[in-house]
Amino acid sequence: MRASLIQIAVNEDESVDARRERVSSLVRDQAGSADLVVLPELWTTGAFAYELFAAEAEPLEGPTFEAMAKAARDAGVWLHAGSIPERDPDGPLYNTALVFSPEGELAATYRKIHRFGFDKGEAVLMSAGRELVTVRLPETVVGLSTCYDLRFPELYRGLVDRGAETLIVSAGWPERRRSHWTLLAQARAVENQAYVVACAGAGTHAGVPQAGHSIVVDPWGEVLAEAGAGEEVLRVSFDPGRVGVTREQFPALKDRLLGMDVPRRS
Ligand SMILES: NC(=O)CCC(=O)C(=O)O
Repeated sequence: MRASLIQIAVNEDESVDARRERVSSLVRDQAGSADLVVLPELWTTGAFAYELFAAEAEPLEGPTFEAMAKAARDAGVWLHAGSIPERDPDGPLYNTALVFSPEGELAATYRKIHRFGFDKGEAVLMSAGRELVTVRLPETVVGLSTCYDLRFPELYRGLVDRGAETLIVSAGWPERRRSHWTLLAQARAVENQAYVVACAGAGTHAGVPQAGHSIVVDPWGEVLAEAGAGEEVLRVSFDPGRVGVTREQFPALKDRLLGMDVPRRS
């Protein structure tokens, strides 16, 4: 399976419309060299540009949806199009990821469950998603997650329980906590014996320098590919069959006790 992670830099001199055009063209450039393309979180605004969330919020089937559906179809790839600030018809905003099939059909949406910011920013501006989402691709089942979700291992266990073998993380992670990003991506891969395909943003979002360093980790925790700090397309090939082999040869997931129906000894 060939994946391209497009580590987009958000630069305040570029309009959202211009960035959408540029990203569409970057997706189209992956035609013939990728089966799966992954984009970062909130790349239209920047993940930390809180004051733009409401102004740039779109209905689900808004301009980013239209552009990304077309780009996926033109490139003939599965596209995790990162996330958009989605305005639900009932009013609330969500941080919503979109996944398209190579025919340009919407395959899944995922509303970010864990919002970042504690008592400000995204945590107060956006509503929380409630559903775990997996998508069956021809070669692997992917589980969806967004940025701060990476700190919550129970989410990934839930995805694995729903069949996930490849865990996608779409993020806008700050440089300040880059060591956490790399460590947590490897931890999620090792503990779930799954691939982690984690695409971060680059540039500076509303004064917050971004880490970049998109990363792909195999089910043994080895880093298969890692980007630098700036805008970059990180390309990697991996064998989804390694998930089953790893889980068979080192069957730690079968030793789970908590949260399972455990026969009690006493
Ligand atoms: N956009 C985010 O979710 C940022 C998460 C973050 O900065 C962290 O977990 O650290």
